Amino acid sequence: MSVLELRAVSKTYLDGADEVHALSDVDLSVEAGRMVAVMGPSGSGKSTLLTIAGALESATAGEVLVAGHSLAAMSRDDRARLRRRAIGYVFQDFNLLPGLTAAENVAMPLELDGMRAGKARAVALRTLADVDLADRASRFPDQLSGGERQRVAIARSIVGDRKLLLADEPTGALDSTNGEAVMRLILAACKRGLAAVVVTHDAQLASWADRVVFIRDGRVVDRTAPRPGPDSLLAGKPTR
Ligand SMILES: Nc1ncnc2c1ncn2[C@@H]1O[C@H](COP(=O)(O)OP(=O)(O)OP(=O)(O)O)[C@@H](O)[C@H]1O
Repeated sequence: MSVLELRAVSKTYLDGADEVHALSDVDLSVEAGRMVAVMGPSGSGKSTLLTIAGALESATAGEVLVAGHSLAAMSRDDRARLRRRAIGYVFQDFNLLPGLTAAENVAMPLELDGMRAGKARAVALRTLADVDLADRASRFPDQLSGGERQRVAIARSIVGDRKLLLADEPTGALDSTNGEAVMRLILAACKRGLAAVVVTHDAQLASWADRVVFIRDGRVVDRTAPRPGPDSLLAGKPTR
């Protein structure tokens, strides 16, 4: 089943009297367990695609379905719950809360969703262990390296029962070693059943995805299906 489905989605922004067609007639479907990379020049609509897929903004035309539910047909509260519960976001600049420890940052979405603090902390610690940061749980973001911060952000985006991971240049601020580590974690999350959409400028990292979608001027211009699959990469042997 598709976790994310965009059907003929368009997004038009008004810039004074001008219309900016940030997305035009985009179709995209991402199944559970799959990673799709999105590439394209600056201003082509990549971030817009993620904000619409993540229900942070609404489409001007077309339909967006997450886990089979049409976003437009949902109440505002249901959309907010879906954002909190089912969708994880990762950004280039980590976006961790500086006054909270790594464990508290990861527990935050669970607590916002009503989970008791003790249980949320236990789940957060397990998820930090999944990203190999069990021993950093009590540190504050400014006591972590850039790569570690992004791994905390990944943990926060996959904690709980998430179905969709949306990442906007998640490796943009990292060196290649840390960037690869982050991509590996996203792939591992996909192996456990998440669907992921990852915007990247890096063709090498994009080649780790099940599919690469190229957009230009808000339109999907090409789709490729690189492989071999993630197994060799998870084993630490990138094949290209
Ligand atoms: N809130 C907004 N109001 C008006 N225009 C916008 C708004 N947000 C984005 N745009 C325009 O929509 C187009 C697509 O922007 P978007 O941020 O999606 O591009 P992008 O591919 O992510 O670019 P980059 O790689 O530089 O981050 C651009 O022309 C941008 O200027």
